[in-house]
Amino acid sequence: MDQNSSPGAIDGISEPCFSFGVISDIQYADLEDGYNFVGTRMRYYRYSLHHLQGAIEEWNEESNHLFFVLQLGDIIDGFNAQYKVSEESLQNVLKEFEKLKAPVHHTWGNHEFYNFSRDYLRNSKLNTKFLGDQIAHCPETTPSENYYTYHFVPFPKFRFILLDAYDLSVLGMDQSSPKYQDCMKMLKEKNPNKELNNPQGLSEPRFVQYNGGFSQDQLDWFNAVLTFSDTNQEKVVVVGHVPIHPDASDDTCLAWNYRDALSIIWSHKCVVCFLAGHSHDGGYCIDTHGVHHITLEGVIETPPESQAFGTVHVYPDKMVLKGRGRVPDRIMYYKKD
Ligand SMILES: Nc1ccn([C@@H]2O[C@H](COP(=O)(O)OP(=O)(O)OC[C@H](O)CO)[C@@H](O)[C@H]2O)c(=O)n1
Repeated sequence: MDQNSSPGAIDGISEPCFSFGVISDIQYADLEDGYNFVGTRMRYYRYSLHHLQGAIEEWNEESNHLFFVLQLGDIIDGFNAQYKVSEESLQNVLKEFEKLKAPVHHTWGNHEFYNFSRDYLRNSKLNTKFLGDQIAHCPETTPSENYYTYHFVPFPKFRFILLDAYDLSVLGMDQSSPKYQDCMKMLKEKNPNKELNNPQGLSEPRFVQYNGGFSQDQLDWFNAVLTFSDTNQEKVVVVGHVPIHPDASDDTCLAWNYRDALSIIWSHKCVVCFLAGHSHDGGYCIDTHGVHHITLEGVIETPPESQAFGTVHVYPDKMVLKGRGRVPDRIMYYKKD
């Protein structure tokens, strides 16, 4: 899309109902550039902060319709923990987010758990559950404190649901807890490799330690919120760090039980889009039920001369992603009833 054209210029509608920003996998660390584990992609640890600054400047210059920004997880890199600078690096990134004129909703990814415990995150600025909405007289839609989820309504009839893709995980958990032990048992059954981050030779390569999944309790909660949204004739955007559709992700980056999440989504008519990060090359598909799956290109693997963020303009019949740099533009029409 031409940078100067208004989003409404696509079909003559002048104004979106609202717009929001998206950015993922900033993975800031005060380190020299270096390759990813498999040596295929350069990671720009220090420059990622400049990319964030650029995104915030552009979002702040955009129209008044920018209601919020979704930070899709992995805000700082796991290397910070090794150098014992996790808190300092997090402060550096959050200081940039404070310049944003709109509120930011934070998602938690694997790198959050390399740096911090779940208890730490719960009490940190990365917990934006206070921005969530309550549905009166519908207690089953109130999220549990056992996982990091909430939902909010930025505009009438549009609901956003943040999911916790590390609710089933071996990361960030008390290792003496039954939940950790069950997750470790399952992971080891699915992944016989000595190094549990290694997907080599697996028939289901998503069963690595850097991925996670959704507990039945969280899925029941998700189902309850979607049931309410169906009844209330809402359009729902679901947000999580880890992708849930194989056609929108590298197969080593999918949620362990992505099929459970998909089958719940497909049993409701309200979901129009699933937004994720984690798979740094990005991805997109529209699934068999007309749900758009966007995996956002990661900031960390974005060279200085490019960018990786976007603004989504929301209309009554579609969402229009205006991508910057590595993030492509997309027009996503809602499925017909
Ligand atoms: N084959 C591998 C891959 C990774 N590791 C180690 O696992 C940790 C997490 O890996 P990392 O690449 O940093 O995770 P990201 O969330 O940044 O990226 C996910 C996908 O790779 C992106 O496409 C880290 O400690 C690696 O060293 C491994 O041991 N074996």
